[in-house]
Amino acid sequence: MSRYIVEGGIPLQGEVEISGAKNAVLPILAATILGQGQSVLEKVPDLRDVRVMKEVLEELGAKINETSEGLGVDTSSLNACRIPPQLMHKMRATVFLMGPLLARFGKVELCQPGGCNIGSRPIDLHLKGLRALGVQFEEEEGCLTGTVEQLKGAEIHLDFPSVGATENIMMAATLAEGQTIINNVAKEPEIVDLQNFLNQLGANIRGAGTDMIKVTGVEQLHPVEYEIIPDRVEAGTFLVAGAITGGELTIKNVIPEHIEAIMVKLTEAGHQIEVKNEEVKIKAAARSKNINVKTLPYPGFPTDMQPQFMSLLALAQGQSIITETIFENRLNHACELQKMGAEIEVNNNQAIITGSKNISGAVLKAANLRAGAALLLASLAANGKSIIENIYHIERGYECLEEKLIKLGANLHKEKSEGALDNVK
Ligand SMILES: CC(=O)N[C@H]1[C@@H](OP(=O)(O)OP(=O)(O)OC[C@H]2O[C@@H](n3ccc(=O)[nH]c3=O)[C@H](O)[C@@H]2O)O[C@H](CO)[C@@H](O)[C@@H]1O
Ligand SMILES: C=C(OP(=O)(O)O)C(=O)O
Repeated sequence: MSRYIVEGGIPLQGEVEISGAKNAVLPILAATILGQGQSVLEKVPDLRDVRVMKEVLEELGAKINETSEGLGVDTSSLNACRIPPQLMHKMRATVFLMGPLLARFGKVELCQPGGCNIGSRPIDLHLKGLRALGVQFEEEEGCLTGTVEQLKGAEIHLDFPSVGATENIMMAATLAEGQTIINNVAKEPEIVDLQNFLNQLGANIRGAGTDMIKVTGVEQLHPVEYEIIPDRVEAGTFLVAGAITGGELTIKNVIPEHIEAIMVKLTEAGHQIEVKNEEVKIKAAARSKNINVKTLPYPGFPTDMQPQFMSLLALAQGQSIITETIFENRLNHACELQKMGAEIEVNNNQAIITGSKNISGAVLKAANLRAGAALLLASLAANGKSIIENIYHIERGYECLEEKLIKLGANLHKEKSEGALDNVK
């Protein structure tokens, strides 16, 4: 398996362009199933998760090609509704295929999705919402078959504003008979992007970005051309890269309002942030101040930025507290950071971090995508050399990460080795 070799201690300088958002493109790729014909998606990032989603769509019968405008996805010949288990396990986002396949074929067969190992991640809210629209699910040997003759609109209340459940129910409801009202939905920017895409396909959806979404079912959807929004987590990760190395960076192609909570926390930690149109500049303080961070559904502080902030706070002045409220098992990166000399104590869903002046390079293992990103950030700021193993996790969600970091002055390289996980297309 490939690993990163990082020599720390260089302040990053320069400009970096943010790629299309992983968490926006994955449900949108699934939603192309709804608009029979060829949709063209612009700013599709080349990520491991995107490659897996393309592979699943092709397995189901879709035709995918690179066009001069973007990624062409033609789902007119799609003819299967069983998601291959070996692909289902590779990422969380395979679960997004449920809604579109049920809407198009009235049937879906799937097993438990994979994704970051950060908690139990049940799909009960997805199933509850789809059942309300008339789907019947049967379980056999850990796999589910959902069937429905005609989806029918309903009023649904989500017990928690789950991003994935909101998206799945929205997609299924586009072709349901009548109106669907979904209360207590997730308000993340990726939900708004999905609504915009679906409405361009011809759907009738209102309310994304608020607590309630109304979907009025239509008879048919048609393919379109669509540009994916920039990745707010990638943008946040680069801002932390600037802050943790004491550098000065300009992040280009961002929607600043999507990263408001991140910018507020970086400012509170003493770093200078400047926003201009679609650009955000960070001029790092010599050392971060201690701050407290609590993850919350959007517009609160994103859980997908929590590990990166733990690395930053491991080098801050004084004591900081991180409280993780979204996933029950997302503080494991603390023990890898401890190997670098970071002082972190974890109690249930809280990490108490006593900032050190220095941390040292070490041999580290990425346990999941953002934990891996956090270790890479810490390595960029550490004294000496670090080796980060299992970087296939990081490659699930960051496009051309090492090239982008090297351009900013970082001293790192990837050591390739042949392993099953490196051969994923
Ligand atoms: C591909 C994608 O977009 N992934 C994002 C999505 O994941 P995902 O869609 O999986 O996240 P959810 O918002 O659904 O999960 C949040 C919480 O709700 C719980 N839950 C969720 C569904 C359900 O049926 N039952 C249930 O109990 C989960 O276990 C978790 O504790 O939103 C998360 C929260 O912002 C992000 O960290 C992920 O990067
Ligand atoms: C948790 C994440 O992804 P996924 O939901 O795809 O596992 C993430 O992007 O940090």
